[in-house]
Amino acid sequence: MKTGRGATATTGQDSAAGASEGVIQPIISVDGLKKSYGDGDTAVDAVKGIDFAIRPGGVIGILGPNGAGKTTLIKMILGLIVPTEGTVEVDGVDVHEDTTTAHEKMGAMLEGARNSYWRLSVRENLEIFSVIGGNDYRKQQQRIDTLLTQFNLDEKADTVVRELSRGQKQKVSLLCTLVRNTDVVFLDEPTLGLDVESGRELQREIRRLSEADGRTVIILSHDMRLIRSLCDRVMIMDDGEVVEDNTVENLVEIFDANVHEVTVTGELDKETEAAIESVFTLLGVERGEKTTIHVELSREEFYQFTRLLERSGLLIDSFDAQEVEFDDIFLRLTDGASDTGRLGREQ
Ligand SMILES: Nc1ncnc2c1ncn2[C@@H]1O[C@H](COP(=O)(O)OP(=O)(O)OP(=O)(O)O)[C@@H](O)[C@H]1O
Repeated sequence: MKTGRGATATTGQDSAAGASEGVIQPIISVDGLKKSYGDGDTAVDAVKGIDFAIRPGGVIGILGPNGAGKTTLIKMILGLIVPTEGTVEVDGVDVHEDTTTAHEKMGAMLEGARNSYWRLSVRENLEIFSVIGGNDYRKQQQRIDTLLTQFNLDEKADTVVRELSRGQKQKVSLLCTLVRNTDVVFLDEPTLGLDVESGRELQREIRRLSEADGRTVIILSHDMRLIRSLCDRVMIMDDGEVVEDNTVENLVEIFDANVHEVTVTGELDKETEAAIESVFTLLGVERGEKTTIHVELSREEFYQFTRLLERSGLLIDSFDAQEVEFDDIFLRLTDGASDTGRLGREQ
């Protein structure tokens, strides 16, 4: 489903147009970005022409079902994949013209715990990545110690990474990204494999990075709770396009206000159901002793809907705005609604 509500984020993160008008220069500008893999009949259009701008600071979540194009988009921003069309600038630097300078501004933890050196100790890894980030590692010892303590790795500081558990390796990988102190940090499924306490610690650290240090953190995740609790702005991708770009609060508000559960006495015949479906977004019908209709209605449509029910001889028993979970919203926006019970259309 394409909602047409794209690029309406208002809390410190604007669409490409908004940010270019503003005083603050975007830290990331993506312009007409496309990527096709292969050519001819077998070509896959993984990213189909995306534009957006991200202001410095803030935490942005990128969501989407498998194959939506998230990794391709992020790798193009990082300069790891050459776009078929379009440009990416990071802090005013064209990523594909001056990749070295752009890399100095970005840190990324992609695809799990693969970026650390497994034969070196945890501390040595952090020192190396600190140096890669252009820091003098001797001056970074306090920061390194703080990160090790925060993530409960202080006792493992001198252990070689190879001998750590999977979750601990994930933490080292994460710390190697954070210790570089880059302006922009990309984290791909950062909580995967972390225990509850480390997951919370990671959330605190991400908040600190964004609020105290003014860094921009971009998270790719299927973890809706993480996205909901951390992100100022969320971009939802589907089939190579951004289908929604908004704040989590706005998304919940829009859907909360619109989705209704209407219970009626009387039989909802197929003709009336078809009439409802032709005018409104009918999400589902539950038939039992009474009939419950799940329907999306704006304020204006509310009265039109009740009149249609009256004309069909149906008496409204109760009328409730449905509470919408963030993952329901995600499924609706990515055509996944039929997979859910509550918001799903009847099969
Ligand atoms: N190297 C490649 N060659 C050909 N097709 C590719 C390649 N990499 C990705 N694709 C295709 O491009 C589309 C987008 O893939 P991408 O990995 O960007 O999606 P994603 O949103 O990151 O998915 P996931 O959540 O599963 O990681 C998919 O259809 C995928 O099959």
